[in-house]
Amino acid sequence: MFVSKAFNLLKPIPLMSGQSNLAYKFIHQLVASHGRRCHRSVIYKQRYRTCPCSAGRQTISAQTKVMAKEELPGVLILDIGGTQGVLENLAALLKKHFHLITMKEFLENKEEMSKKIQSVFVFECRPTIDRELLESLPNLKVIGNSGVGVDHLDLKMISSFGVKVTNTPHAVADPTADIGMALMLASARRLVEGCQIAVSPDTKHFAVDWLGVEVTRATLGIIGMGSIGYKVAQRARAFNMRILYHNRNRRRKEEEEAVGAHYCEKMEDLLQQSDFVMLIVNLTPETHRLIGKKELSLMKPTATLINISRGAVIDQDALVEALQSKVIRAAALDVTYPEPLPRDHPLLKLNNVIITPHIGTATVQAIHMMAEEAIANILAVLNGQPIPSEVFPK
Ligand SMILES: O=CC(=O)O
Repeated sequence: MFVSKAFNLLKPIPLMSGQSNLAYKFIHQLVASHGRRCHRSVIYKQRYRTCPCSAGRQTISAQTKVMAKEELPGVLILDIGGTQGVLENLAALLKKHFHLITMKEFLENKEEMSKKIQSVFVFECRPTIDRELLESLPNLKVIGNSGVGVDHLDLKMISSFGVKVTNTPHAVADPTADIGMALMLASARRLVEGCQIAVSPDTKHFAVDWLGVEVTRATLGIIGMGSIGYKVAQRARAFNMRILYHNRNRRRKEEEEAVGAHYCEKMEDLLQQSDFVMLIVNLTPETHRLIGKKELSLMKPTATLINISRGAVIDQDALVEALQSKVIRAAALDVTYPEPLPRDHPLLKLNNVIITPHIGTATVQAIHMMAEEAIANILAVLNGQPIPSEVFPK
């Protein structure tokens, strides 16, 4: 049952290529091995029709056991507020593998609950974990972050409690790359303004007195060519874009050739040549305010800045100034600081800015995949197995 349900959960997700399949394989292996070890309780064999791994259809069998809720390892799910529908779905997933304990239940019965909690499930980058919480969880072994960015977690402090942190790089790559492309296209073709004109009661006809720019054959500069950046490059290639990238580590030659990407050792070169600059770096002390006044002034006045990483990678005041004085053409931001921006923030008043509320992974499939990847990570830690995606403090 354990295994069949886990695979059933994966069924609605379309087969993905490359790294996403890796996630399936990890989950497959971990879930199957978890099943094999449960030999003391009610065991039965079950046959599965479909394996979601790249090998295609394949039959596997596994032994599983039925566990009472109290026997399952305890996972604390942090209260993220405002996302009740999403939380309900996640809760249903988590309950298949864990004794799920909400923050409310934990606070109401701290003494009993704190002993049971072996893992914490963090939904995306919203809630953080403080020292006080860690001190109250003596049996905590792992914090499973659902999402790739862990800049909201104090990794050194968490590690000092002997607690591991994991993330979900595989599940986030495709949807985040999609939102990067969506923002680039929407900003280039002024989609939001177009929608506003279309729904405006004053509009007599749809003729517009402004023009967009084309993405096709334009130059895209990717700053941060990790797995999301690479997926953006794959998509951009279909638009015949010229692709430049800047990264701490140069990608392998075959990888560059596969997407036609050119490495810029100096970020300045990329900024000067690109029509669209897309930020996809992790937020670290090195990337904090990576793009400020100087960098913006190097960009073409016709260029667009797209940010799908973290708000603090840009000096936001400098960006406001650059957009107001047309140092650059436009910006499209899925991330800002703070999130959300205060209603009177100048960025919200500019018509050459598109802002979305950090929705890079806000899809039915991504939430599901991230939860599965986080669950696989947590189970690996609890079962003493190799951890698919552990994050280490620097
Ligand atoms: O922002 C989303 C993530 O870090 O996965």
